[in-house]
Amino acid sequence: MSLIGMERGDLASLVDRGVAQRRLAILGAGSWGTALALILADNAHRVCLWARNPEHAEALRRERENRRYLPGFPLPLNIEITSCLEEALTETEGVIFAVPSDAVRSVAESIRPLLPPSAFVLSATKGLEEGTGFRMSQVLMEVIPQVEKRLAVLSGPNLAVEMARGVPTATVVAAFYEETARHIQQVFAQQAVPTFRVYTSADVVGVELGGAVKNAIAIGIGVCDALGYGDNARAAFMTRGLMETIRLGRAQGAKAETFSGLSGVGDLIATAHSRLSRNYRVGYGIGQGKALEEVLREIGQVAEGVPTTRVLCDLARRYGVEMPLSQALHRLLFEGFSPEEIIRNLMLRPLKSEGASCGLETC
Ligand SMILES: NC(=O)C1=CN([C@@H]2O[C@H](COP(=O)(O)OP(=O)(O)OC[C@H]3O[C@@H](n4cnc5c(N)ncnc54)[C@H](O)[C@@H]3O)[C@@H](O)[C@H]2O)C=CC1
Ligand SMILES: O=C(CO)COP(=O)(O)O
Repeated sequence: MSLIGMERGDLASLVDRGVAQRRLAILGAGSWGTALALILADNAHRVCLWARNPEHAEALRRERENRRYLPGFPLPLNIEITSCLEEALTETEGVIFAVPSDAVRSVAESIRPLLPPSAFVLSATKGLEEGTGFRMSQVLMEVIPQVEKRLAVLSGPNLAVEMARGVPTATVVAAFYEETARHIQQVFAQQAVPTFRVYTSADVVGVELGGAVKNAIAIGIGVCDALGYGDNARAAFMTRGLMETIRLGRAQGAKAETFSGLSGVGDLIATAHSRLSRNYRVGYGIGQGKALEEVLREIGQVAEGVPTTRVLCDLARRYGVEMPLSQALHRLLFEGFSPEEIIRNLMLRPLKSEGASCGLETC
């Protein structure tokens, strides 16, 4: 039941109102793929949710609920489940990637021969590819170059559990072609259950980077909270983290103003303040003195900020931008430094003016 007041999956009522049904494929049956499936099902679309693991697909079909990744939310009948990519992509009007970043390339390679020529491809994954440092749109364009016109990315303050609860949520869809972003905005635009509001943007790079880098920053904020540092430290980490996101974004061609929108500040606020965030919980656990592997095992879901931290340090070197928080997180996660040490080292960095470190007025 949506908090805004209509039974989820009340298909008959939606069809009576003439709401068009589209066939859409969601790749990845974790918490995010499932939350997106619920939102699209509210719009009376026919959603095919693809799970890599046949046993997981079978459990989803049998239980009509994703007990492993998003328990407590019944899956309406207009969400079909499959573990067969061919079945998921047959006659689909759009394909939505909701797999972790380390799976996007291989899944894209698998769908390349199956993708209907007019289908849009939307990346809802928030991460960067290890090795190449690519954003997900770059990975998708490399694997399926012909998709550029119909390619888009979605990012914003969108915690899966809250989306599934049907509370008001906003996000951004960015594409190289305005008509693609507008088309996807319409696909998500909710008529019967208005809980998900989509804005469009032309800044693909900025929207993707905002969503990726905030995962690393959220780890740092979790650390500060576990150390009991309070609101001043949290605000400083968020603000300086945003500065380095903008710095990297500018170097990659993003617009600085994108980072003051939903996919920048918006997502940072949601993730950094939420105990629902897996990345925040990684930081919190490490701040309590647990080992990274132990925390990840306890969470049992993807925390993209961990691999993203590694990639950010590579990108900082490659683009010649200062990213001291990302480097501090790298020391914490992978080099054996203690939480107290990395915070102390950050505080002892050479003193500077707020906008001086990169020669850009926004930094
Ligand atoms: N959960 C959330 O609130 C949100 C998550 N995201 C992003 O969505 C992406 C997916 O995350 P979640 O669904 O949250 O993670 P999750 O941990 O809940 O689920 C991950 C899913 O991906 C599947 N998977 C893992 N490796 C795979 C592979 N090689 N091929 C196919 N499937 C594979 C797993 O079986 C599982 O079903 C991440 O990039 C995350 O940052 C974005 C917005 C919100
Ligand atoms: O991207 C998210 C919220 O916008 C989800 O954050 P976590 O992956 O940290 O749970």
